[in-house]
Amino acid sequence: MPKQKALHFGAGNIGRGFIGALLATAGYELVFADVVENLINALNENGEYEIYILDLERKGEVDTIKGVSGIISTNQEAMNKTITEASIITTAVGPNVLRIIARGVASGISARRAAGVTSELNIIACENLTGASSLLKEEVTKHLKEDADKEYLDKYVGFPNCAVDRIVPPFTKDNNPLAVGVENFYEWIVEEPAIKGEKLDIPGMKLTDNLTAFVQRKLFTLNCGHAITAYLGFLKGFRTVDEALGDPWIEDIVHKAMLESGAALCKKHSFNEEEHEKYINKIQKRFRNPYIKDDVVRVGREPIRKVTQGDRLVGPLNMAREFGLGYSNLAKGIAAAFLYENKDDKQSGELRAKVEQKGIREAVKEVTGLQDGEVVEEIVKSYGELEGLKRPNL
Ligand SMILES: NC(=O)C1=CN([C@@H]2O[C@H](COP(=O)(O)OP(=O)(O)OC[C@H]3O[C@@H](n4cnc5c(N)ncnc54)[C@H](O)[C@@H]3O)[C@@H](O)[C@H]2O)C=CC1
Ligand SMILES: O=P(O)(O)OC[C@H]1O[C@](O)(CO)[C@@H](O)[C@@H]1O
Repeated sequence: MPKQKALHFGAGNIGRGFIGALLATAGYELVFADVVENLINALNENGEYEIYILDLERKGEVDTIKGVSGIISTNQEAMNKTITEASIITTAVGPNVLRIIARGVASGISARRAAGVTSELNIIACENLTGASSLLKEEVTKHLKEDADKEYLDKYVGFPNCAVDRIVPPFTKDNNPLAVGVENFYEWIVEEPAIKGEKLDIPGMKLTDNLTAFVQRKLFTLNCGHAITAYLGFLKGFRTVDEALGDPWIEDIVHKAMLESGAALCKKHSFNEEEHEKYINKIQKRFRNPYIKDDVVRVGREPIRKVTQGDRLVGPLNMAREFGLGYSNLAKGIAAAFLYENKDDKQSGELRAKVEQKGIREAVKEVTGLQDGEVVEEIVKSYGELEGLKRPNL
């Protein structure tokens, strides 16, 4: 029997180091779509790549991922053919790129209908964003012109949302553009009720009918703690996450912020408090993985996205307020994001410009959507305290 085909958008860290690896290992013929030519050429020339395990568990082990190829995602003819043949499509391109790939996906869906394919297709956006697959569906639908294509999409194409958790930092090995380094831990949780057709059976993928709880657990704990580490670390002049967490003042704030979000998550989703504390401690251990050198500028990238409603900082802060719980360390994290100043990060420039034009109080209200006086004042107060820490060279 010929292998089933999987198409994965984004041959980057998560694409090669996590989702693509699980799909190929599950036996799919895996095609990566990306805009970077040298990645696609290397995939086609080698047909395989290596994943280096950077961890205490499985230390030094290397996994070889075979049976892979690539296409340039703007080559619409090749994309239409692959989308017509695929039984699963995944993405790890970054939340802002979903809108960009939507047009090409829509064209592929139209081609698939025209070719008379009536087997189900599931499209899973594996991004750090709540409801990423639903967003992609909305964007794809906007590009479908014919009613028949829209009906086809609703009938045969599922868009299950998911939570993805694996730290895959920038990595180089022997100038090989395909080599990728990963922590050993991973978790991919997919929304079962949204799957079209047969239940997906991919080793390493877990199915759930309560995805929101898992997405929030990960985003409001791991990504929340990580972002606070990055912003405070940057302010104090540390380059990597593990260096930043070596500072007891930073570690304390990060830990307490995760406890604040944890208390809210336990109330909201009835998580067992003891289990949740273990979850936090495990994450803190993952942050301190000595084999991973993760730049604070990668973890803190795009600060505006990270301080919007529902994301990793304002999301747990609002959840804590909903239950009348404390949030002062989360507020410090938000304040630190407003002080993040990296000339290579467009959103950091925009955020700083807003603070300079409107003042911190108005900037916080506008970007975070928070309006309540008490919480805004808490962030403004923390901003004032943290401002003194700002690196002299900024
Ligand atoms: N790296 C990590 O540890 C984790 C990342 N994530 C999420 O996974 C997503 C991807 O992150 P990374 O892999 O780290 O980023 P990355 O930058 O390593 O990979 C993104 C890839 O998408 C490609 N791309 C950009 N525009 C494209 C387009 N129009 N068509 C096709 N490909 C395109 C880029 O060329 C790049 O190869 C993000 O949403 C991130 O938040 C989630 C969990 C862990
Ligand atoms: O990819 P984003 O959303 O910019 O955020 C970076 C975060 O994502 C991860 O890469 C994976 O969840 C974390 O390492 C980090 O907290």
